[in-house]
Amino acid sequence: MGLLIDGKWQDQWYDTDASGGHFKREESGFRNWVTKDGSVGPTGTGGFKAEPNRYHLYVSLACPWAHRTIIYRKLKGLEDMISLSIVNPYMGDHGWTFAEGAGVIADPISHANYAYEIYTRAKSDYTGRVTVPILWDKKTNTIVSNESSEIIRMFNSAFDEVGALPGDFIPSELLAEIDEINTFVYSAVNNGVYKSGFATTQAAYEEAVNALFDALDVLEKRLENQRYLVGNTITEADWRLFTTLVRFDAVYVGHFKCNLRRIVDYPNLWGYLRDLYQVPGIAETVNMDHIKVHYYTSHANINPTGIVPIGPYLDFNTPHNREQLS
Ligand SMILES: N[C@@H](CCC(=O)N[C@@H](CS)C(=O)NCC(=O)O)C(=O)O
Repeated sequence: MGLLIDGKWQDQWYDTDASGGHFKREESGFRNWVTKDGSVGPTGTGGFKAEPNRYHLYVSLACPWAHRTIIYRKLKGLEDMISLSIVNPYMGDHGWTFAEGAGVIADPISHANYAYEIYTRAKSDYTGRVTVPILWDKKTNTIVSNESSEIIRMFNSAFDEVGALPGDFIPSELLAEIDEINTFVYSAVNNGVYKSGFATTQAAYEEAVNALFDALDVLEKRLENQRYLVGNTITEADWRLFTTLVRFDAVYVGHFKCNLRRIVDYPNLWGYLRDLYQVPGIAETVNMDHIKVHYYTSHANINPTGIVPIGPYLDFNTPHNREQLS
């Protein structure tokens, strides 16, 4: 675990001293947008037109943020036009690497050994954390974006006129509600598990865990009479919640000490999680080995032995019976 300072790799853990033991997530550094015609997006600079075979996506199969982009690449039929690399699940002194291993796909663009080399290739004096996902432009040799929430909005529609599959996960009439629930889910759940697991004081940990389970109670209630989070169709809000829920019982309960309850203990959330998992194409985006190996071996201050628990038994394929809600 580390970061780049003026383009030089420094091996250091998150600094929680300045924030009373609270984990504070850094803002993403590259915020450009791929658009249909290359015009400038909501942030950053223009010039990134949606073209087949122009972009490359770097992900970790372990990472819930990167997982969002893998899901969209799959559902929008972008696999043949956006190439993919997968980092090794172990993130050690050099951060993410392309060291050989099951499921790893090396970097065919920059031939990098370490993900930080991709950042310094884009900006030689880059300062900041080296995170995945990374969307790379093969034409101008730079990083378009390293912000998953924005990459999925690009994938949602930018490639629609060059062969993407139909499907809009942010219909305009639902957008305000999607944004509202995303904000709630991001803070308490997506980032909430990290705030719990990376807290370095008892108070910071308890604050995060209590907020997390209060939020799960709210979501459990919301999913009692409706199949999905917003309206009766799958939206972006669901995919953003899904990537945290699917890791929850295997990793966050134990490794991040989010253990008031498991997802299997919530009838509606558990059914909802299985419902989303059973959407065609989704199961193959979930790699439990990468997920468990990454968390349990990469955070030596949390799990010094690096032992990866063999459980729990989880069957995401059992019938969910939630069709009746739609
Ligand atoms: N805001 C970013 C966060 C991405 C992120 O934090 N990814 C983690 C993996 S789950 C990472 O690469 N962490 C490396 C680090 O913080 O050094 C996004 O949503 O894309």
